[in-house]
Amino acid sequence: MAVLARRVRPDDWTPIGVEALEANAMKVVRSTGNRSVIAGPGAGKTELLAQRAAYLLQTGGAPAPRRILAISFKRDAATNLAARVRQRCHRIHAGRLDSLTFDAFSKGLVDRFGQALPRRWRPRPDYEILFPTDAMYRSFLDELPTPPTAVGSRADIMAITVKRFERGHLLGSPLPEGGWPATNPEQWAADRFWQSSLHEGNATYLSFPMLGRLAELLLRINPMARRALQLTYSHLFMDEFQDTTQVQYDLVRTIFLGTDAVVTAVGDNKQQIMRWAMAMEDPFAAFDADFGAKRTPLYNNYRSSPALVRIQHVLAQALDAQAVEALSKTAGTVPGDSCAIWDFSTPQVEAERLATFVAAEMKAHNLAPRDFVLLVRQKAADYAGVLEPAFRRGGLPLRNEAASMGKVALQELLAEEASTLLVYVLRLAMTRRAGRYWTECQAALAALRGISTDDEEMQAKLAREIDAFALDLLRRFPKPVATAAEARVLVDSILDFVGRDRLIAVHPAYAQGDWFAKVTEATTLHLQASCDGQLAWTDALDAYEGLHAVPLMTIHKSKGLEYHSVIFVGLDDGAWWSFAGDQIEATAGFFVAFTRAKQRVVFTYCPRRGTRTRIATLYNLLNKAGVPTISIG
Ligand SMILES: Nc1ncnc2c1ncn2[C@@H]1O[C@H](COP(=O)(O)OP(=O)(O)OP(=O)(O)O)[C@@H](O)[C@H]1O
Repeated sequence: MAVLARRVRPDDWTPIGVEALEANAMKVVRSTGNRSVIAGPGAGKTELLAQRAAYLLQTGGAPAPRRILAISFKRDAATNLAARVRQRCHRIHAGRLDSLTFDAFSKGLVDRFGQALPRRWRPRPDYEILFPTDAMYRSFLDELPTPPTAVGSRADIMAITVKRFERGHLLGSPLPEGGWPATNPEQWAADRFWQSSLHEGNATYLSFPMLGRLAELLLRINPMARRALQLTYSHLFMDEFQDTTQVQYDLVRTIFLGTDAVVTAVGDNKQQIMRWAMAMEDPFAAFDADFGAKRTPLYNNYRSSPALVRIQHVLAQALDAQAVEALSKTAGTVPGDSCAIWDFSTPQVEAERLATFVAAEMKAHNLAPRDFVLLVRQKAADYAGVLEPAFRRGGLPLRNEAASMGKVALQELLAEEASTLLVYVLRLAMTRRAGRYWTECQAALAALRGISTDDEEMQAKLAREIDAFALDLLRRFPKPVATAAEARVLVDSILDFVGRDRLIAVHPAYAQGDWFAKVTEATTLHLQASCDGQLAWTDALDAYEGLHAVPLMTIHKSKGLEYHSVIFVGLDDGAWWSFAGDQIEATAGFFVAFTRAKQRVVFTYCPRRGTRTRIATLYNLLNKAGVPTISIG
C-alpha cells in the first residue's frame, strides 16, 4: 500500500487498498462541493470517506494546516475511520484527520468555551453527564410547582407527555440566548428543567443532547469560537447521516453553513434505527436544501454475495419502494441456501445445533470464530445463558459482547481509548511480531503528548521511551497476571506511563464524573479474567479482544459491522414485542441485521419463545424472497 509523505498530483491519485471505486464514489472523493451520498448496505460509504480523506490529505485538497473533521455516532465507527486513514496515509497526513463522535465533539466545545456562555446557560465546569430516563422526566414534571397563572395550570403540566416534553420543548429547538418567554406550560417546564439541571442541584447535570444544544448556542453567540473552528476545518465528513438528530444537525449548521468548509454526508435511510433516540425524519433532505448538496447514489455492494443482495432487495423495497437493486461485487462461496429459517423444538436443541453448525462451517470454509455473529433483538444475557454452555461443550467460546465488566459493557470497553491503549502497549511489550502495535502506540502517545507528526527529534525520543518501557514491562510481567492485585499494578503502570492527565485532557469524557475510574476498573477486571488460566500473553490478549470467541450481540450494536455468517436467534413475537408500535423502525432493524452478512444468514425460531403472528410481515418478506423454512429438530 502506497503510504507517501510527499504531495500527490490530483490527476495521479488512485484509490489505496482497494482495486477501484465505482464512478460515482470517485466523483465524491474528488469533489470540491457539498455532497450527500445515500447508498445501501455494503456500498462502501465508510470506505469512501476513508478514500476521500486520503485524497484530500495527499493531494493538498485539504491544505495544511487545515484539518478534516469526521463525525460519527459511535466510538468504534470513529476509531475505525481513523484507523483506515492511518493505514492509507503517511502519519503526517493522517494526523490531520480528527475523527470524533458527535457526543465527544459537543462536549469538547462546552468544555473549551462553555464558561463564556451567558449566566443562565452556563454549566459549572465540573458538570456531570446525565442519562435521563422517561421515569426521571415524568417525576420531574410531576414534582413541578404550579406554573404562573398566565402560563397555565397544574393540569396543563400533568398533561405533558414525556416524549413531547423532551423532543419538542427541552431539546426541540436552538436555545434562545435570553431564555424562552414563558408563554406556554411546556416551554415553562422545559426552562425549569434546564435551570434546575444547570444551577439548582449539587452539581450541574447535562445529557449529551443538552451538551449539543449548549455547544450550538455558544458557537452561535461567540463569533470568535465559531471562526476558530471554521479556520481549523476545511472539510467535514458525517457517517451514518440517516441517524442525525435535530440537535446535531443544528450544531453543524451553525458552524459550517455559509462557510468554505466542504461537507460530505453519507448514510442509508433504510438503516435508520435511531428514531427512538430522536433521529430526524429526513436529514438528507434538510442537508441538501440548506447546504446545496448534490445527491450522489452508489450502486455496488462490496460486502454480500449475489444471492444475499437479491434477498436484501426484497427487504429494501419494504422500506423504500424506489430502492434500486445493488450490484454485488462479491462471489458467493457457500453451497445451498444462503438464507434459511430454522425451526427448533427447544432453545437447548437450538443451542447444540448452532454450536455444531458453526464449528463445522469454520472447518469447511477455513473461518475464524469472529467470522460469525449471533444476533438477538434484545436481552442478550438471556440467550447467552443457554447458548454459551452449548458452544463451550462444542469447544467454541461464545462471548456476550453486551455483558458488563464492572459498570461498562464489554463492547463499549473495547472501543475505549484507555482499553485500546492498554492492548497496544501489552501487545508491543509482550508479544512477537508486534510491528503494527509499534505504529499504533507511537501514533497514540504522540497525539496524547502533543508531538507533531513532523517533529522528528521528539518522535525519536518518544520511540526510545516506548522501547525502554516495553522492555521493563516484559521483565516485570513475563507471564499473564495471576491475581487482581497484579492486574491492578500492571494497569496502573501502563496508565502512569501513558499519563492519566494526558488521557483525561485529550478525551473529555474521562474528565467527567467517575467515567475514567469505571473504565479503568473494567479494564482491570477484564484483563484479569482474560489472563485466567493462560500461560502466554498472546493468548491472554487474544482473550481480552475476544479473537477466538463467537460474538453475541444485539442488532443495534452490529451496525456498521460485517461477518461471513449472521445467525439471528429468535425471530418471534416475543423478541419483537414492540413490532406493531413502530413497524418501519423494526423492519429497518431487521434489514440492518440481515445486511451484516457477506455469505449466509440463518434465522432461528423456537415456539417456546413466542408465536410468529405479530411479525408475520417479516416472515412474509422472507417468503416473498424465497427463503425456505426448515425443521431442524
Ligand atoms: N471499492 C471497494 N472495493 C472493494 N471493497 C470495498 C470497496 N469499498 C468497500 N469495500 C469493502 O466492502 C465492505 C463494506 O464497506 P463499508 O463498510 O465501507 O460499507 P458501508 O456502505 O459503510 O456499509 P453499511 O452501511 O452496511 O455499514 C468492507 O469490507 C469494505 O472494505
